[in-house]
Order: sequence, then C-alpha cells, then structure tokens
Amino acid sequence: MNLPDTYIQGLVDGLAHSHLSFALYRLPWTDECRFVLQASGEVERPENIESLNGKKGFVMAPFRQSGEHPLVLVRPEVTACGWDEIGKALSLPECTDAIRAHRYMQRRPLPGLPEETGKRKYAEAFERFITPLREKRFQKLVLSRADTQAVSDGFSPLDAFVRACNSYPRMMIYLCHTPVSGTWMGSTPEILLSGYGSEWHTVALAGTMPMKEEVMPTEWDSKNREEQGCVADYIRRIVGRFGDGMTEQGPYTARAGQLVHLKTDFSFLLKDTGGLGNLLQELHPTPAVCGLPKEEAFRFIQDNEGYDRSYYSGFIGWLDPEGHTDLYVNLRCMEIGSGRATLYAGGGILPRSEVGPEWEETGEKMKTMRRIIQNS
Ligand SMILES: C=C(O[C@H]1C=CC=C(C(=O)O)[C@@H]1O)C(=O)O
Repeated sequence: MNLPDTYIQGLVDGLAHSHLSFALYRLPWTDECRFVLQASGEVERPENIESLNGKKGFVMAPFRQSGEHPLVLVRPEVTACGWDEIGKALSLPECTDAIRAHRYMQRRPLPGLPEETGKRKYAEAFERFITPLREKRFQKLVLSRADTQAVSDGFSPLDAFVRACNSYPRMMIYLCHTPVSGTWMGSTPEILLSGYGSEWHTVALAGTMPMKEEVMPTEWDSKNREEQGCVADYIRRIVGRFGDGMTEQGPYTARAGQLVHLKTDFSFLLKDTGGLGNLLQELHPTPAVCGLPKEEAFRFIQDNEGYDRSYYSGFIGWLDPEGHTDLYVNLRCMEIGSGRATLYAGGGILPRSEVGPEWEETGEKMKTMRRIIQNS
C-alpha cells in the first residue's frame, strides 16, 4: 500500500487529534483502505454487547465495559474506500474545520514502567494465576500486561498504519480514534466474527511459536495444542447453538508477523443477522483472551491481573447486519498518546506453564507493534 500524498497524510494525522471519531482499516490480503467517519455528535455508547443487534458502524468494544472504557460505535456518516475517495471525504468542511480547531487534546497513556518493575509485577501476577490453575479451579487463564514505548514528536499515525499494512498482509490493520476511547492502532490475526448474508465465519486461534527466519515451524507441543483445543471446543459449542451447517477446518499453522499460531476455521449459516449482538455477547471474550470457565475467569482476571486491559482483548471492526461484517479480537495493539504509546499482549496459561517463556512470549507479541513505531 502506498502512503497517500502529504495533504491526505496531514489530514488523517490531524483528525487523530480532533474531537471527531473515525476509523481507518485494511482487511487481510487486500490493498484497500476503508474509512469510516462520524462527523457530528458524540459516538454511540451501546449499553451492552446485545444492544449491537441491528446496528451498523465501526465498533470498538473493551475487554470489560466500564464508565471509563465504554462500548463505542462510530456512526458511519461518511464512508470511503481507497485514498482518492478518502481524500475527498477528508476535504469536507466538517473535517478540515475540526482539524484546524484541534479542540480535543489526546489523553496521555499509562505512565511508563521500568522494564524490571514490569517483569516483577508480571511474575507476581503469574503466581496468582498459576495457583488456582494447579488447584484445577480453572482449565485455562490468559495473563496479559502493558508496556510503554516512546514515540517521536513527529510520529505520524497514518505513516505507522501504512507501514503495518505493508509489513503484515495476513492481519487486519486498523487505526481508530474517538474522544471516548482515545487513539488505537493494531494488527490483529484473530477474527471474532465475519460474514455476509447467511454465510458466517469465526476462528479458534491460540498457541504461539516464533518464526524461524522465514520458515514456519509446524511441530506443536501438547501444551500449545491443549491451549488451542479448549478455544476450539468453546467456539464449536457457541457456534453450534447459533448457527446451522457448521463446518470446521484445522487446526493448522497460521503465520502472524514473526509468530505462528494454531488455528481452526469455523464456517456456519445464520438465518437471522438481526441478532449479531447476541452471538457476539456469547463469543466475547473467548478463551483465547480470557479463560475457562468463562465467567469465573473473567472475574478472576479483573481481580488479579493488576491492571486495566482497556480496549485490548476487546473487539473492533465493521458491523453491518445487512452487508459485510468484519470484527476482530483487538490483539497486537497499542494506544497512542502524546509522546508515548502503550502496548498490550497476553498469553494462555495452563497448569504446566512457566513464567519465563510466558514473559518472553508477551514480549514477542508486543514486537508486532513495537517494530512499527520504532522505525517511524
Ligand atoms: C492474547 C493474545 O494472543 C492470543 C491469540 C493467539 C495466541 C495466544 C497464545 O498463544 O496465548 C493468545 O491466545 C495476544 O496477542 O495478546
């Protein structure tokens, strides 16, 4: 994907400081950039995931809804596809006025933690997680962490977005800014729900290994297989309740940047797309980001992880019950603030997990976005 001309770049970067709400996204294996803009009023804050039933727009859902991190829907008042159309949309007076006014100042991200503090806190959280796992109170828990990274004064979100598109063709890349959620960017390999008409798709993605140079490793140990197997069992159960004619492919090895994961694809038929919110409520959060049993794991993470996940491990993307829907789990993502970005990553923990490799794995996952901002 080419970087658009400096006029468009300046407008998108300006919009990411403004009081308007927009999303820019690129689906895997396409070179087409899509733009959704809400040029008036506040973004919608649906009360809960079920309230997304029948709604259309760009969704940003947190891991856990709260006053600080509500579910957000960017109303598609203006949509555009490709830089030419996007340039025209950005030239609307609503955009240029908002960019000029700069009325909204970005929130600052979490304060930076020195590396060792981060590691010690992670190790303490790991101890809190591993104990109930070994006592068999949980089958699986996902432990995550945040870290900060300086960004240069001249950091251009659009430039980073285009570089992510070119570096990660297999992933869904997005840049979303709303005054409510702040400015987020990600490069996610995990579909939560996609489809059109009656044909729908989701995946079970879990288990991680690093790429070996440019060669994909394909020999998975039993821990990774088990980690992915329980995600697949969960998805199979939910999809079986909502959809008909489910077919399944996998698990197979799927590349995501410099990592590989185990993936199973699920295809199914949905008679009624008016209830997508109900299905999303059941799917989210899958055991790829939360744990099993689901409700207990969800509460345990809130009480024991030691920080607020915010929009990390929620879901993001385009929702349209009468057209295409492309919603992804918000992984390999960051919140962009002034002079800093906060990066997020997690990993599945089983009773036989060890702290060292799990810490390393979260670091490798964070590199997906770190590489993009370090080179800007
Ligand atoms: C929770 C994350 O990844 C999930 C998706 C793929 C592999 C995962 C794993 O191996 O633990 C996680 O379940 C993350 O990237 O923060």
